[in-house]
Amino acid sequence: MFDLVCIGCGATYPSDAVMYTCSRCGHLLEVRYDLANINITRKDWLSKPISVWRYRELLPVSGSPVTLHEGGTPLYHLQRIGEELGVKELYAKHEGMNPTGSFKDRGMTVGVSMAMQLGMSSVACASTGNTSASLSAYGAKAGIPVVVLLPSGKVALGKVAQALMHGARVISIRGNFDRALEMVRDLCEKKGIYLLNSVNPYRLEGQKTIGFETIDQLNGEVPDRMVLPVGNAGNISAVYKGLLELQELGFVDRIPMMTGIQADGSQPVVKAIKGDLPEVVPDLNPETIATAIRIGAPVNAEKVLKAIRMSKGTADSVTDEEILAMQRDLAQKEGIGVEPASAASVAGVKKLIESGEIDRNERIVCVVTGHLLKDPETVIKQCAPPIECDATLESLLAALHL
Ligand SMILES: Cc1ncc(COP(=O)(O)O)c(C=O)c1O
Ligand SMILES: N[C@@H](CCOP(=O)(O)O)C(=O)O
Repeated sequence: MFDLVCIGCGATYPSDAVMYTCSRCGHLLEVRYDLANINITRKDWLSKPISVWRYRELLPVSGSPVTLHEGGTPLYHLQRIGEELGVKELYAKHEGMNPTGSFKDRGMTVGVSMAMQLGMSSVACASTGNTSASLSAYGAKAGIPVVVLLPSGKVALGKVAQALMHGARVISIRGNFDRALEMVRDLCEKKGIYLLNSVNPYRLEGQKTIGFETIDQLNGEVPDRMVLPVGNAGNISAVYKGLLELQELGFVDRIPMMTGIQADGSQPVVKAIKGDLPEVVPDLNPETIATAIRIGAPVNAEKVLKAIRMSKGTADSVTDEEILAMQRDLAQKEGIGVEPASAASVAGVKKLIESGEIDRNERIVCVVTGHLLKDPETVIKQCAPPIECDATLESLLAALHL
């Protein structure tokens, strides 16, 4: 049993309402369960395979889900990078290992399942790339049409390729992501299309399972800190919400310090946290190589400020150079291939350790959000080209200087 509850005024709406914001005050909604009457134990959960659907008692879907087998992503111990930084326990939860290569699949399995449950016949989103790739795949699986709006020229190649190949109607907007999101919200309202950006409270329910899996993979122990790259700010807010639910159920006794990392050229949340502002002031011209987090007006602004402040976490920004250096370090020192936005979380930890803001004794989990292959162009630009040689052993040995 659950309701949709306004995060601003607390107004309650029924679970079958197709809505994203409160009709009284305009704030976002969230899913609220009657946790006192949910009958589950961690032992029950642990007896099932690790995946988003291990946690279905805390998800809104009642029938068979639209699934591509999402979740169950690896939690890697970053031994070399951790040692270099002098941190004993540094982990990366590799969300790039989801079916379409990003954490969005956790949200879309739930969001598209709810679209079907609510009887919706088409779905849409605006996207910096990953949301569109994921929605296109899950829409295809569900057999419903998908419309995606992308900021022209600012979406990594792999993500556009995915949306096109999965058969979405792909529209390239001459404007940035924030404008595309405003447009898709209007489109969905006018045409009765189901909106699957992170204003959708059901989609975020799927994403909160990142936190559930992390606790399970740490054998029930709570990390001191969880570090996530922040763009539209849905993911960090979702993980925090899920962990609060675990606390209310008595499965954990504390909440990690939620830490958000943005790019220097696109850091409205960081400015609000550092400036102790009551709200996030939109950045009108966000810019970064990490196109996934090139977002100036995060729609989940209110939720992310609460998540960071209530958990006594923090936020900071990193330069594009720091992001790319950490992308290379993860690839070459740990064997973990991530896209630039994902490397921001670990780059942020490095910065905060070196500045003394993070204690080296903490157990830290970084969420690395998307796969290396999402943005092959940024990878190729950083690497020396392959060495071409004739098809003879002599030529090969010469090329290898052997
Ligand atoms: C790879 C990647 N990392 C991080 C983010 C940021 O997540 P959020 O918008 O939920 O803050 C996104 C998209 O927004 C993304 O695609
Ligand atoms: N990085 C995102 C931006 C959209 O965020 P959403 O969580 O509101 O869908 C993307 O991949 O498009």
